[in-house]
Amino acid sequence: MEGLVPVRVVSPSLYRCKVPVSIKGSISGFAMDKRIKLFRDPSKFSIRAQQSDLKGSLSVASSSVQEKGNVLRIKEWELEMYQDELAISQGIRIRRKPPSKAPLGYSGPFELRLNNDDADSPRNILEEITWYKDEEVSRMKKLNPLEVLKKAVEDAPPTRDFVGALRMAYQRTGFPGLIAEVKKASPSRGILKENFDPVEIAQAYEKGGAACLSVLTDQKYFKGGFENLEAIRSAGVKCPLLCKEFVVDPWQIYYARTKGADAVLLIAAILTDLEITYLLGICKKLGLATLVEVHDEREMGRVLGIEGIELVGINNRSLETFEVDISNTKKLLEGEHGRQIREKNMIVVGESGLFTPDDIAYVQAAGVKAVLVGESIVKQSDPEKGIAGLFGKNISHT
Ligand SMILES: O=C(O)c1ccccc1NCC(=O)[C@H](O)[C@H](O)COP(=O)(O)O
Repeated sequence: MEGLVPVRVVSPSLYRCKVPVSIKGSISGFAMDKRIKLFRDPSKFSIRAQQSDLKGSLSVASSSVQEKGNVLRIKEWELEMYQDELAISQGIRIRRKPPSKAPLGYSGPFELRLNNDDADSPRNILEEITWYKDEEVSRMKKLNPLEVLKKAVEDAPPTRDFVGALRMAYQRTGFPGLIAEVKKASPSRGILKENFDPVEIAQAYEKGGAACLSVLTDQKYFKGGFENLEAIRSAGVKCPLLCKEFVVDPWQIYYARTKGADAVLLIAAILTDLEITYLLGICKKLGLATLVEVHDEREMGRVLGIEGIELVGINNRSLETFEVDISNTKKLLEGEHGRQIREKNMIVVGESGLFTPDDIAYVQAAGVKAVLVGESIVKQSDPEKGIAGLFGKNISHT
């Protein structure tokens, strides 16, 4: 095996990086400690690998070198090895896979080894959800291949203007635009509503003056589903819809688009800057808005360094400890970060733990132009009235 070898890249997001490589097919062994350069080609991604890069523990079955499958293949799990290092350098504490599922022969950077205690248990709920998503997406991809989704997206109706709806609501009411959350349950609060009818709730929110809706699509932890998103859209609800998911793979964005989403959530605590940039590009291509969520100063700093973000959410809930503190919104909007947000004319969404008109006034004074609210309104027997109670005023169109 010599010279240039064509490669199909499964995750092209890291095309500019040096990536580890392993060889599949009839070639055995791993080049775990080898790094080879990945170059971008206008039509496809290819890899330039020299024989010298591939020596060491590798043995090559020469008879099968020409076989179709006998090319260098970069698989996602191999890229993740590099991704872990990137994540740690950006202060990301959430590991994307259990340590035992890390690439063979790879024990990870020092910080990762230091903390994993050799145990395959997630350190917190966000990590647990993230690991679960990884498996769930692999399963769902088999049932709905990306190529099929891409075709479906071509025929999908146009998306609605999520950001525009929030700006208009702010102008119309003088209050932060409301993203009302259709959520049956959550890991921190358990079941919020027993007789949960997503379409009925969505319609009530719309009547109550919500600018946009957030629909939980995670089944396991929130008792939501993509079928809820689809049903709300098909029922004729006009509010733009946010797909509230834990996105770890571009496939999820295509899937959300085919199910009627107008916007998707990206969580900075689980995604590197490069991934956010890459996923933002896909959203843009598909006409989707993106709500990029942060919880601390470091994540806010990272997100402000990424071009093209219009909507940034400040979650008052720590997704690691469940602690909720609405002063987090104020804290993150003070000083240099607040100045940059105003300069860039970004919309900040205050998320979680908002229950009263005083809470709304507090985050509005801190600088938010939108709020994302679930528990306090979904729990009401009449969610439409719940919205008026939350704002201390009827904000419906009538
Ligand atoms: O709500 C949880 O328990 C939770 C746990 C782990 C990850 C995410 C979680 N919630 C997502 C949210 O942040 C909220 O659904 C959203 O901001 C609305 O919050 P609230 O108004 O407090 O229901």
